[in-house]
Amino acid sequence: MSATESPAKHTPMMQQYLGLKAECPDALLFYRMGDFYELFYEDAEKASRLLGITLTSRGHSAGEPIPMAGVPVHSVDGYLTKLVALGEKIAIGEQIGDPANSKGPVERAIVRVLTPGTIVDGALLDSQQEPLLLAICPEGEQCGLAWLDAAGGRLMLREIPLTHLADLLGRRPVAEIILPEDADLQKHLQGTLVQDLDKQIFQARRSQAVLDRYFGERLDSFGCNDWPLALRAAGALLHYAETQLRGSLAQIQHLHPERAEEELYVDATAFRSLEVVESLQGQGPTLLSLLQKTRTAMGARLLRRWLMRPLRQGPELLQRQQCVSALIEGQDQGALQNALQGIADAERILTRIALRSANPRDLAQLRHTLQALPALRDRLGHFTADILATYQEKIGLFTATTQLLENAIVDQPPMTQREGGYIRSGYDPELDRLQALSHNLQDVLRNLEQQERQRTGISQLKIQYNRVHGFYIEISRSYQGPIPDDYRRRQTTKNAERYINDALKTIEDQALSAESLALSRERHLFSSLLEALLPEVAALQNTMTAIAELDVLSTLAERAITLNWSAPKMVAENALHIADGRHPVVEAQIGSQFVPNDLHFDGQQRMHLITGPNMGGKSTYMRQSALIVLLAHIGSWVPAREAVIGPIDQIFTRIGASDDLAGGRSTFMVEMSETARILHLATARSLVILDEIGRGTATYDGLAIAWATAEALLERGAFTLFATHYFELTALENRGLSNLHLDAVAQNEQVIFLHRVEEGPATQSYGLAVASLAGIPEGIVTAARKRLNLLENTAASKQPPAPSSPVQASITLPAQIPLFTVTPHPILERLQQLNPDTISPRQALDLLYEIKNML
Ligand SMILES: Nc1ncnc2c1ncn2[C@@H]1O[C@H](COP(=O)(O)OP(=O)(O)OP(=O)(O)O)[C@@H](O)[C@H]1O
Repeated sequence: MSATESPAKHTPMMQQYLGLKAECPDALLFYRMGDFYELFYEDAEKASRLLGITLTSRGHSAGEPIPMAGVPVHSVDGYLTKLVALGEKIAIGEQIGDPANSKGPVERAIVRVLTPGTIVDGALLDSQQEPLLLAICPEGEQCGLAWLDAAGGRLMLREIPLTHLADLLGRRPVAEIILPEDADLQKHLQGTLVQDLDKQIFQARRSQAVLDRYFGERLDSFGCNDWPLALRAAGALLHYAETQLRGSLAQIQHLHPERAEEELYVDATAFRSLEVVESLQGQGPTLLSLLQKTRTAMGARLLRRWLMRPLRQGPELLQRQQCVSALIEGQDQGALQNALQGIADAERILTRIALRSANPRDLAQLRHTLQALPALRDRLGHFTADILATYQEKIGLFTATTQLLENAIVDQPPMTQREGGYIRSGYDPELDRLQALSHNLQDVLRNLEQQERQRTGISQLKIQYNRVHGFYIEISRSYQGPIPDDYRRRQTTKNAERYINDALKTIEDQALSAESLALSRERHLFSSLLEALLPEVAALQNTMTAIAELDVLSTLAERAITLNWSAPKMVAENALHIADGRHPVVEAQIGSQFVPNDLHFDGQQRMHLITGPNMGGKSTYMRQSALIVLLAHIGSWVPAREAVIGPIDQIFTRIGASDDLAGGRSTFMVEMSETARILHLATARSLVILDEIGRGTATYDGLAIAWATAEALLERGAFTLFATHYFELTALENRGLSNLHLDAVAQNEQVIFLHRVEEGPATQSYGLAVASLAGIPEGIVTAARKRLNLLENTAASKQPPAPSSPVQASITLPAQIPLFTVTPHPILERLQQLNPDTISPRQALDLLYEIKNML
C-alpha cells in the first residue's frame, strides 16, 4: 500500500498530507511538523537522494510504514537552496491553525511554492543573482515574451521571430520557462526547466483580465499595445507567479517593453566571447568584474543588466552619459558613493513586504536605508548639473515611514519571528503588558501584593506561586480580622489560608499563556506593520530604482577616473574612430605594458584585414574595439584617449572555436553556423569581428570561405575586423578594405611581440617561434623548421591547384603556401631515380645505409 491508497484508509494526519500533496503533485512537499519539515513517500525518497539526508519511516498509515525524510526548520534554507538549484519545485506546507484549539491534526496549508524562477526569499537568493521566469506565447512564426524578475519586481516584454529565441535565451539565460501546453518549442529551449501550462491561461481575454487587475488604465501608458502576444505572455506570467507565491505581486509597478530598435544587439556568441559578464575560463576576470565597484546590491545587479542590454544612441543613453560626465566633473562622486554605502537591498525587501513575507530584519534594514536618504539627497544637492538634480527629486524622504519603523522595530531584530523580541517596547501597550507579565512576573506579583495590602489593610498578606496550586494570596493564621469578600479559598495549610481573587486569577491565566500571547501579539503587530507599509511600496520602489541608477552611474564615474578613461563622442554619421584604444581587462592585468592602438572606420573604410604572428595581439585589438563600443553604449566612458562613435546597431563576433558536443555540432560546424548568422543579420551599421574564419577545415576550403565571407561583408558595408592567418587574403582588393598587421621582431633566436598595429600586411608569421615559446620540444621545432624550408622551396617552384570550393569568379587566388599539398618524400624520390637492374649488391647495400641515414 502507498500514498495512492484510498484516503479513507489513511490516518487523519496522512489524509491531510495527501490533500495538500494533491494541490501540487509535481512539487516536493515540505510538511511542517513542529520543529521539522518532513517529506513522505516518493518525496522522501527523492529528497533523501538529492540532499543526502536519512530516509527513515514515520509510523504506519493504510497498513504500511510511511517513508519519511526530514530537515530541521532552522536549517531548511540551505536544503531549499540546493533543491531549487537542482531545478526542483518545492511546496511549503505550514501549520496555520492553533494547536491548542485543534481537534485532530493542526490545520495546515501550502503557503508558497518555490520554483527556480519565482524565488524571492533573501536566504535563498544570492544578492548578485537575478533568476528570471519567462513566459512564451507563440503564434505562427512570432512569439511574445514576458520576463519576470520576481525578487526585483520587474516585468519586461518583447516580441520576436521564433528563430531568434535560442539566441535571446543564450544572451539572457532564464531559470524557468512557462509555455502553453500545445507549444512545440523544445528545440529552442535546451536545458531550461519548462512548465507546460493550460493554454487557456495564455488566452487574450484571460491575460487581459490579469493585466487590468495590476495596471488598470495605466496599461496603455507602457507603450506595448502593439504587442498582443507579449501582453498575453505577461498576463499568463503574472497568473503563474501569483499562484506559486500565493499572493498578488504588488511590487510590479510597470511593464518594460524592450524594443529591438532601442538596443545595441550583442548576440549571444559575441557576449560570451567578449567575456562581458563571464570569463571563458570560468573564474577569470571579465568586463563586469573590472567595473563591479558598486556600493549596493541593487546597483550591482543593475550594472550587470546594463552590460547585458546596451542601448543605441537615444535619450536614455544620452542621459546616462551626461550623468557620468557630470559626476566626474563635479569631482564629488566619491562622497556620493560613500553616501550609498550601507544602503540595503531594499528593492527585494519591498517585494517581500508586498508578498507579506518580509522578516523583522528586513524591516530593520529598510529603516536603515530610509535613515540614509536625507544625507543622500543632501549630497546630490552639491552637484550643480541639472541632470543630477533630477535624481534629487526621484529620491523621496519617507519621514513618517522611517518614524514608524524606528518606533516599531528594535535595533537589532532577529531574522525570524519565531521567538519574538523584534517589536520595540513602548510601541504597543498591550504587548508591553504581556511581555512584562512573562518577563517580570515577580515584579507584577510584588505590585499586586502591595496593592492588596493597601486595599485590605492586611499587612502580612503575601502573594505566592507553586506548581501544584498555581498563584495564591496567603494570609497567616495569626491574622484574625475579616477576609475580603472577593477572596475565594484555594487551600488550607497548617499556618495559613490561601486564597485567589479575580485579579490574581487573570494574572495567573495570562502569566501561564503570556509568552504565547506575547508572541502572537508581536506577530499581529508585525503583519499590521506590513499592511501599513504596503501603500508606500510603489513610491519606495521608485526611490530604490533611482538609488540603483545613481550607484551605477557613480561607479562608472569612479572607474573612468581611476582607469584613466575618456568620454566617447557619439555622432550621427557612420564612423568609428578610436585613438589609443586599450583592452580594459588585459590592461588591468599587465598595467603600463599595454600598448594602445588606433582604429578607424568611416563611410569609405569598412574592413580591416589583420595579419600578424600568433600571440601578436590580433584578438586583443579586435576585442578591445568591441568592448569600447559596448562600454560607450551603457553610458560609460571608454579606455581610449579619444573615441568617436557613430550609430551602431549590432555587435557580432566569431572568435575562437569550440565544439558543441551536446548540440551535436563539430568545431567547424559551430564556426560556420556563427558565420552564417552574421551574414544573415549584419547591416551597414554593425560591428563585426571575425577571428580566423575557415581554419577548421582543409586549407583551400577554408580560404575560399574566408574570402567569400570578406567579400559579402564588404558589400554589406559592415565595419569588419577580420583577423586571418591566410596571407593570401591580403591580396583581396576593395576600396573599403585596408590591411593592418601586428608586428614582432626576432632577437637572439627569440621573438618579441610589439603589439603595435601597423598599416599593411604582415611579412612573417613566427609560428615556429611561438611553438617553441609554448614549450614544443626543441627537436620537434627543428624538424618543423626543416620541413617549412622544404615546403617553401616547393611552393616557390610550383603553382597551386585551383581552390576546391567555388568562389567569386572575379577572384584569382594568388600564389600561396600549399601547406597540405602532397610533396614526395625524399626517400621515395631517391628510390624513383634508381634502376635496381643496373646496381651491384655492394651499391644496394650502400643505398640501404644511405636511406637509413636519411631517416
Ligand atoms: N596591445 C597590447 N599590449 C600589450 N600586450 C598585449 C597587447 N595585445 C595583446 N597583448 C598580449 O599578447 C597576448 C596574446 O594576444 P592575442 O591573443 O590578442 O594574440 P593573437 O594575435 O590573437 O594570437 P593568435 O593568432 O594566436 O590567436 C595577450 O594575452 C596579451 O597578454
